[in-house]
Amino acid sequence: MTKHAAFAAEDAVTAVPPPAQASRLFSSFPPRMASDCKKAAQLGRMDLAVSGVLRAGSLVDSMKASSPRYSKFAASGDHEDWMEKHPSALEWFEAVQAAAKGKQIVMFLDYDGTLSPIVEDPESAVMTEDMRDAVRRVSQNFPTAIVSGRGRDKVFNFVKLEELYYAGSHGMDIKGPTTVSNHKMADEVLCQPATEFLPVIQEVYEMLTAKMESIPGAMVENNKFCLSVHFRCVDEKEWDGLSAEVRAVLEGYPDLCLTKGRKVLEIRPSIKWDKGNALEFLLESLGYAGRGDVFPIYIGDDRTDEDAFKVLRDMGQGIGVLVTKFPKETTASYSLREPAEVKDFLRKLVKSSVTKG
Ligand SMILES: O=P(O)(O)OC[C@H]1O[C@H](O[C@H]2O[C@H](CO)[C@@H](O)[C@H](O)[C@H]2O)[C@H](O)[C@@H](O)[C@@H]1O
Repeated sequence: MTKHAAFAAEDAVTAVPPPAQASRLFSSFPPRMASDCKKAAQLGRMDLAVSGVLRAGSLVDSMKASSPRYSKFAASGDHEDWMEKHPSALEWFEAVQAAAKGKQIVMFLDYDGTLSPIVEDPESAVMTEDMRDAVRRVSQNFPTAIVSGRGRDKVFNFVKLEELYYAGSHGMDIKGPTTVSNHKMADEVLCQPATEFLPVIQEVYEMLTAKMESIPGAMVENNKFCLSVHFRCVDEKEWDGLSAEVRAVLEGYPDLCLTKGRKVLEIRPSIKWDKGNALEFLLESLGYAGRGDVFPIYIGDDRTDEDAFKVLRDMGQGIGVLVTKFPKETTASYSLREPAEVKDFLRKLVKSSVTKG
């Protein structure tokens, strides 16, 4: 297994044709309930070919693969080549505008590493007031959802905007806006396909928390339908031991699987439901499924966001934007370097929508 095993199964990159102008057509709030997401998720149950699910042997390789120093794009020529395939959404803003022209933009935003910078302590990953203001303005112009690996309540507590959709636990916990156009709505949960896993997730959380106590820097975060085992602050020499402990616990839980994010191992139910399903669910719920005049934009920084990028690529609509300073294997068609650029992009989008709308 190579050091890049985590990316080995990624599809080849396909750039979405450059694009357009934002319009303010959306009027479909409040959303209608979409089809039964639980049934859909159970149908794909145990389909472990999806979502970069990690097999036992690849775990430590995969943990290393997220470090820039292991990147297969280390040479500067490779970087330039990568940038040609995934141009900056800011520098190529006119192309994005052109592709979205006359279409309804629907905005999907990942949280960590996209709206907030990556920091050592997950509890301290706050977003700036400036970023909050940019997201608020986007949501006043386009339907907007936050799609995060965090528990829904936790990510809401960081973002603090009631007018947005929230898909927490990697899309397994979706709720509509609490406030829509000054009218109060019921606090309505739209989709929770993994409720039966709650007891088992809690059990594994307790077991892993106990195991991680002996590994300095390790931390387990309870994200309701998923768990995150953080190793950002763990000495690399301990990664083997950490991954062995996690694997040992999971051996007793064949209905759970393991994926990897940025210096974090994610434990989740083995159902076919990921950020890509959440994106599709929200588009359907908003009444945009199957429409050619919709332009979804999904901005994310993580491997779990690739599921959503792939959905957009397969739809042939909208764009995926990967937030990264380093070239990475991705299905996203554009890139941005960091949350500050995400904010600039959001502001530009609003400005062009207000000017032309
Ligand atoms: O889908 P996201 O919103 O990107 O959430 C993915 C995970 O993000 C958080 O962890 C990451 O950010 C932390 C804070 O910057 C950082 O310390 C950690 O190393 C990163 O992996 C969050 O804590 C996880 O629960 C999310 O699953």
